[in-house]
Amino acid sequence: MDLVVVGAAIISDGRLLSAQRAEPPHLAGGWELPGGKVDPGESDEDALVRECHEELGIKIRLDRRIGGDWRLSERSLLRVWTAVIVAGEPRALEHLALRWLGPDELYDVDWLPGDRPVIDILAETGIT
Ligand SMILES: Nc1nc2c([nH]c(=O)n2[C@H]2C[C@H](O)[C@@H](COP(=O)(O)OP(=O)(O)OP(=O)(O)O)O2)c(=O)[nH]1
Repeated sequence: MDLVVVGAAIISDGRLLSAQRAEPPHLAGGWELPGGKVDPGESDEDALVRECHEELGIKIRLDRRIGGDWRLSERSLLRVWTAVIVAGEPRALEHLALRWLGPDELYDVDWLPGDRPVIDILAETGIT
């Protein structure tokens, strides 16, 4: 069965939150949507809320799904939701850095390859 990775397109004041990976070495420095692997028995949505709390120290509320299953590798796929912050201020607890990207800045960071089609959709549909 595929490993499911969930990612949050957190939008605030018309900007998208991007996060720079710290590990593993071959992904470190690349930028991603906050999130992570869904634990066994956990729903995708619960996993995403949990990961954003662990990684950023915030509470989020999920909004809408972006596309369907985005293939990351032979054995893993990415599912993405837009989200808003309902409590807290994001901090890079597990990332190297965080950056808020305005509509004209969506491609200013070096996104992980698996995220690029998702960013394309966000760029097309707008992030407000
Ligand atoms: N979180 C996240 N991971 C992504 C994205 N795009 C992408 O290719 N990935 C890959 C990187 C990793 O190989 C995998 C997610 O693993 P992770 O390390 O973030 O998950 P996790 O927090 O549950 O980690 P762990 O418990 O295994 O340490 O998916 C993305 O936008 N967000």
